[in-house]
Amino acid sequence: MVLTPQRRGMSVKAAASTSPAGTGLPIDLRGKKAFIAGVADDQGFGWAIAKQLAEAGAEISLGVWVPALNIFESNYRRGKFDENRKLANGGLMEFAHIYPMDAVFDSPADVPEDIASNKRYAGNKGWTVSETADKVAADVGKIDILVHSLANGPEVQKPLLETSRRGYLAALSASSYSLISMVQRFGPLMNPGGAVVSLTYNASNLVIPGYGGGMSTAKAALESDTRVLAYEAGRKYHVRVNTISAGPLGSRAAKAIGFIDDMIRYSYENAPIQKELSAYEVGAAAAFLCSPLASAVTGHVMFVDNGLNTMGLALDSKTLDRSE
Ligand SMILES: NC(=O)c1ccc[n+]([C@@H]2O[C@H](COP(=O)([O-])OP(=O)(O)OC[C@H]3O[C@@H](n4cnc5c(N)ncnc54)[C@H](O)[C@@H]3O)[C@@H](O)[C@H]2O)c1
Repeated sequence: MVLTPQRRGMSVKAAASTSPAGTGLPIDLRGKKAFIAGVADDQGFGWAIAKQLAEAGAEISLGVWVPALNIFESNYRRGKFDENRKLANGGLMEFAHIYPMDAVFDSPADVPEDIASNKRYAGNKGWTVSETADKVAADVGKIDILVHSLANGPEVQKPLLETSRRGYLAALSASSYSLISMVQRFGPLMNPGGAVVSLTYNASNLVIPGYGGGMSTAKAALESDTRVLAYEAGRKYHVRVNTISAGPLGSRAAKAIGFIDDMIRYSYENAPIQKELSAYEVGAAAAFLCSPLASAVTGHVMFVDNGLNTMGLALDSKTLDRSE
């Protein structure tokens, strides 16, 4: 039996949208302030999230990995990103502040001498996570949205069986603990009702040969930590913590892993929705998760992958070929 609103005991009027005619159900982030870590060009998820948050009216500040900052700022100044900065209202996305940041170091005492004196770092000051949070507190004040869109695994191309302890721990430090560190330091700056979003990958649950070096473990840790942080930061700061499990995208980081074009083709051939994933689709999902529309959503791993995670059979597998 189909349950019409009347059968469920609801009035038809109550079942209809409560929005005034013509206003729809907008994601309105005007007046909200976002800090996004993990943008160094206009090709990755961090940029796309920034763009969608800006479309919704949020003010955006960035944390850019220290070694990538110079090239990012010079490309930005030279207008290399202008095409992708265009907003629907005709303006260009602006960044309120751009900070150097390295999410592997929590405070100056953690920085080893070889990094401190490295010429890519030495020209910048105050880029550990706690110092960056202090700068954001001084310049921006309270924030509403915290985005973690970064990962790094120096041995990502090595199978787990060949991964060193050092490489494994480096992957976890850069790709998982960095979220904990950011929530520790930025949590106190967040307004109640705020939201934290990170990016994960389904190699946490399923074996994806080629995604090595402990990166699969790092994503599993990130997802588990999302649930625990959702509880702890939910109680302590009244913020929500979610992660988006994204499908394959040909970002700079993904190209460095080496098989991203195969993964994009694989997804196209095998996912329920046959199209290439756009980073902006992930940006839109992040904007939803950061908005009051998702006020009861926390501790959640949200797949934005054209549905690839649901498939248990590779439709393009040679073993399914019955033609002979
Ligand atoms: N591209 C994909 O197919 C894919 C799929 C699922 C999840 N993800 C995840 O999305 C997130 C963003 O990656 P992306 O693919 O958009 O690539 P990207 O290259 O645009 O982003 C990665 C960013 O991490 C930054 N970074 C690296 N080490 C850092 C550090 N120590 N401190 C601060 N920043 C650091 C880099 O500078 C870069 O800006 C990552 O968590 C990644 O694992 C990517």
